Amino acid sequence: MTKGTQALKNVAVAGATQRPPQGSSEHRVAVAGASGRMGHMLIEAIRASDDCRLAGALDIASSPAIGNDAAAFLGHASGVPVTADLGAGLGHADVLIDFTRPEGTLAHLKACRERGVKMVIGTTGFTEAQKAEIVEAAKDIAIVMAPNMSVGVNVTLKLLEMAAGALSTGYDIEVIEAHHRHKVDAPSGTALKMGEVIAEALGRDLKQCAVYAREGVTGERDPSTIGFSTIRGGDIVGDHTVLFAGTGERIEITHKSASRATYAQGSLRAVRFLAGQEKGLFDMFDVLGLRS
Ligand SMILES: NC(=O)C1=CN([C@@H]2O[C@H](COP(=O)(O)OP(=O)(O)OC[C@H]3O[C@@H](n4cnc5c(N)ncnc54)[C@H](OP(=O)(O)O)[C@@H]3O)[C@@H](O)[C@H]2O)C=CC1
Ligand SMILES: O=C(O)C1=N[C@H](C(=O)O)C[C@H](O)C1
Repeated sequence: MTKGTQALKNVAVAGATQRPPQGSSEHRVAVAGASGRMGHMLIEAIRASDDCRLAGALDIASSPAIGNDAAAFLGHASGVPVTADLGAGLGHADVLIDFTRPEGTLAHLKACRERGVKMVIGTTGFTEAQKAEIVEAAKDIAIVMAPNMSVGVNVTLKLLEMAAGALSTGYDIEVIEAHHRHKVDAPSGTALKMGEVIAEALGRDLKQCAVYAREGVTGERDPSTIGFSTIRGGDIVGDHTVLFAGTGERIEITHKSASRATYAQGSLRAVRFLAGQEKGLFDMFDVLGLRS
């Protein structure tokens, strides 16, 4: 069995319904961006789970949801109010799940580090300097950070690793992504991660070979580049395709999200994984047993 096959088997074995060991307590989870698209999805997933409990709900001070019950949108009273007060939002939590904006995540990171609260970071659009702050904080607390928490996307990343290695010459590589009209960063964090995985498999540096836009007389395509195309529209949850275009054939590897529930379920798997970690920076390959 290859390492890749073993890694994919591990995903199935780990399962989406891991339970805490007998006698251990439930996971106390706070959610940042509690009234956002992912915030709502996470609160619903926590409520439906039998090993996680909502322990705090944070949102930006200007949010109209401040003061409301965090589960009011479900027609349910959780007893947890949405607050912008970091002390109140984190006071009873073991882990904060953060799907907000880079500046929000960094403010939450500082507060979590001070209080010893672990983090699952799903936010995308960080600068290199902002990523370095997260690396630094992981010296004190355990963090899972990934631009895409879905099992399917992370398995797709492994497929891309393999495809890129096998198609290293003679194939032009393009990453195409589509998202809803409200998304504020581009290319998506997932598209960039796909580019990084491919570049690494090819021994290239994405910073040197990425092409993010083409207009006018661009000249012929440089075969060493990895191109990115971004589509924004409607309510597209998240589509990613990597095209390997050769002479006489094309290979397309595509992942399509039909629901944000997969991101929420992946985030809860990350919460369970963190119960066994004291400090350090991890990603979904670690959570899913896909690290080779
Ligand atoms: N890793 C993954 O699997 C996934 C990652 N994402 C990423 O998660 C992030 C959020 O996505 P989504 O839920 O669609 O976005 P939304 O805009 O729906 O939600 C963001 C939430 O964060 C709040 N917020 C905005 N700015 C700040 C701030 N400075 N401090 C604290 N809170 C803030 C918003 O409040 P308000 O609305 O009042 O501004 C809102 O409640 C994005 O970066 C997205 O790319 C999304 C899906 C999956
Ligand atoms: O903003 C979104 O919606 C999504 N963002 C993430 C990204 O930037 O890759 C993950 C997913 O594609 C949805």
